[in-house]
Amino acid sequence: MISVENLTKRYGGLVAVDDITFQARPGSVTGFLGPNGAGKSTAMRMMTGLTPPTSGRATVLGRAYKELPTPGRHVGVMLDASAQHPGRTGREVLRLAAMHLGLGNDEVRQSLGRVGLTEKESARRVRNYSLGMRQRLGLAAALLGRPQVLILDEPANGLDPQGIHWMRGLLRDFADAGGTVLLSSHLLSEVQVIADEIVMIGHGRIVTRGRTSELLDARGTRVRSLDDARLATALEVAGHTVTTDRSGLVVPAPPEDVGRVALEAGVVLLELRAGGAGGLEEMFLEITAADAREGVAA
Ligand SMILES: Nc1ncnc2c1ncn2[C@@H]1O[C@H](COP(=O)(O)OP(=O)(O)OP(=O)(O)O)[C@@H](O)[C@H]1O
Repeated sequence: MISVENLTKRYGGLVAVDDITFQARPGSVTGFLGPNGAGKSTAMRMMTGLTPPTSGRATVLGRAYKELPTPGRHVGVMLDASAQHPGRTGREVLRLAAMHLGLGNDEVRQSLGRVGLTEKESARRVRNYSLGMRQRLGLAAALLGRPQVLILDEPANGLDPQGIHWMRGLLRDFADAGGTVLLSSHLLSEVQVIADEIVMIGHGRIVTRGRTSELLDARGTRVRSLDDARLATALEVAGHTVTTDRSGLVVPAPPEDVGRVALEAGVVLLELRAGGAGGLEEMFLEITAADAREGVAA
């Protein structure tokens, strides 16, 4: 469990993080979203004891990060995958981290295996790593102490589609085994798939949060069928407003309601998708429009 209470950070006149409160729970992946400069990294740095808060507090497993005995055995942290020493090999980076945690070479080998870095790759110097390999190494370091909590800043950065698929599985398994995952990301479609809970921030403040499925349901449903005209009529008779566009119908109702109407009307569905009136990406753009820099989505 990560608990953030009224957390605030000021840098002179700038309020980087402004009174945020939320929890990331065991068994869940929580996505932390916001445009550039919204305050995600600053908040994560406060959660992990790297930046002192101006006010408020953050606890991990009931204690301030710095008060945890051997934090790496409880909390896996990856804030900046490119911060590793470029002159060391991947294996050396992990061996040093393992020494700090009182772990041996077996754990290093297992951790490398968990993130899919080969023996040969782990013998190369970090300066020669691709961004994706650095992310895998950072994740290996975060997982080394077999923690119950993961705090990851942009973990999907630099990963190819296969890598993103792999990471999604890894984090899902971690949460399903009772772990707590907090990850920040700009890859909204990725977050939509992986995160059970969403916390969106803009200008340091929480602009929306909740279960991903509920946030998406509230965005309406996109539906496509073998007979859209008949389905639209049935939906309107059932009291729904229907908008038609090139890729089907959009209905401001949850998928379950739309599916029932289709079933009763005997219309074959080809697609039924929550967040139809624009998924997480559109919600993010709308809510944070005032915070985004011109021409930059996130
Ligand atoms: N050490 C610092 N001194 C002064 N201002 C800072 C410092 N660290 C961060 N800031 C400012 O705080 C605000 C939040 O920055 P932060 O890096 O937390 O945002 P972010 O949401 O992680 O952005 P990004 O997605 O670009 O990484 C920004 O305006 C940034 O310039």
